Amino acid sequence: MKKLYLAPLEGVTDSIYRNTFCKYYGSVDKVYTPFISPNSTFKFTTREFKDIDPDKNDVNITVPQLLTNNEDHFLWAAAEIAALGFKEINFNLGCPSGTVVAKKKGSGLLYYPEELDMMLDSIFNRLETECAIKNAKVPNISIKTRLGKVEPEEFYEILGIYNKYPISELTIHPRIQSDYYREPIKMEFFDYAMANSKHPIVYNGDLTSINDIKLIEEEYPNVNAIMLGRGLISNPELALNYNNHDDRHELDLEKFKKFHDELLNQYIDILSGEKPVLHRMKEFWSFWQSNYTDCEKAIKKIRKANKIQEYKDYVALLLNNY
Ligand SMILES: Cc1cc2nc3c(=O)[nH]c(=O)nc-3n(C[C@H](O)[C@H](O)[C@H](O)COP(=O)(O)O)c2cc1C
Repeated sequence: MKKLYLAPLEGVTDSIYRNTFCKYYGSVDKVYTPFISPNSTFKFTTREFKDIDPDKNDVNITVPQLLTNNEDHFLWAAAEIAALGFKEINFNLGCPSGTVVAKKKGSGLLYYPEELDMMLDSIFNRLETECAIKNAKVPNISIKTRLGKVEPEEFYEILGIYNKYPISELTIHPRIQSDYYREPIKMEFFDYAMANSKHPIVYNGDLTSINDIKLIEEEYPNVNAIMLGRGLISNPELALNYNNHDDRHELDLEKFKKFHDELLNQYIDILSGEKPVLHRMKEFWSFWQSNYTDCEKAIKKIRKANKIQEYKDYVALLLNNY
C-alpha cells in the first residue's frame, strides 16, 4: 500500500474542509494547504493565518504551501510556519493560473531555471539561520512541480536543479503550464523523473478510482506516495476504501449526509451572510455531483438555490431519493 496525500485545492481544501474530511474519512498521511503568498508586508493576512493556525490544524500531517519567487519572502514565511510547529513546508512550482504565471510564480518560475536555481540555493543556505532566529525547528522543504511552462523537455534541466538541493519530497504533476488540468498527462516525463530524481517522488494527476491508484502503484513500485486531488474531493471515500481494500463504488449516504451537514454548519458559523456559504457549498457540489448519476435536475436546483433553507431542502431531496 502506498501513502496517500490530500492535494491542495484553493477554494476547496481550507482548514474546515481538511479537518472535517479527516474526521469522517481520513486515511491520508498528509494534507496540504492551498497556497499562501508571502509578500513584502512580512505578515500573514487574517485569512491566511486562520488556515494555518496550529489550534485548527494537526501540525504533524498538515503541510502549509508557499507561492512566491522571492527568497526573503519564502524564508520569512517558512520560519514563521516552522515556529508554529509545522514539520514540512511545500513550495508551489506548479500553479498554472495566468495571473500567477505572469508574475513568474508557480509554474511561471520554471521558465527561468537560473532564477529558480538561485532561489533554491538561497533558501537551503539560509533556512537554518532564519529558523534559529525564531527558535524554530528546521522544517522539511518539499516541492510540488509541473514539467515546465512551454515544453515538457524543460523538465530535464529543472530536475537537474532539484537534484542539487536537499528537497524532502518532490511531487510531480506531469503536465506543463499550458495544459492546465485538462490535456493528457505526459507519463514519459514521470518515468524520467522516477529514473533520475535523487528525491522521493510523489505522483499527482487524474486518479479517480482505486484502480487508477493501483495502476500507479504497480507501474511505479518505488514511488514514495500518491497525491489525490479532484478524485478524492469528488469521492471522499476513495482513500479509505483503498486502504481497506474495499472496491465499493457507492458512497455511504448516511455518512456523507453527516459530513455534508457538518461542513455546512461550520461555514454558516464563520461566514457572514448566506451568499458566501452557498458559494462554498456549490463549489463542493461541482465535485460531488459526479456521484449522482441521472440527477442533473436535482443538482441544477442545488446550484441555483439562493437561500440556505432552499439549498438544504434540495440537498435533502437529492440524498433522500438517491
Ligand atoms: C480548483 C483548484 C485549485 C487548486 N489549488 C491548488 C493550490 O492552491 N496549490 C497547488 O499546489 N495546487 C493546486 N491545485 C492543483 C491540485 O493540487 C492538483 O495538483 C490537481 O488538481 C491535479 O491533481 P488531481 O488530478 O488529482 O486533481 C488546484 C487545482 C484545482 C482544480
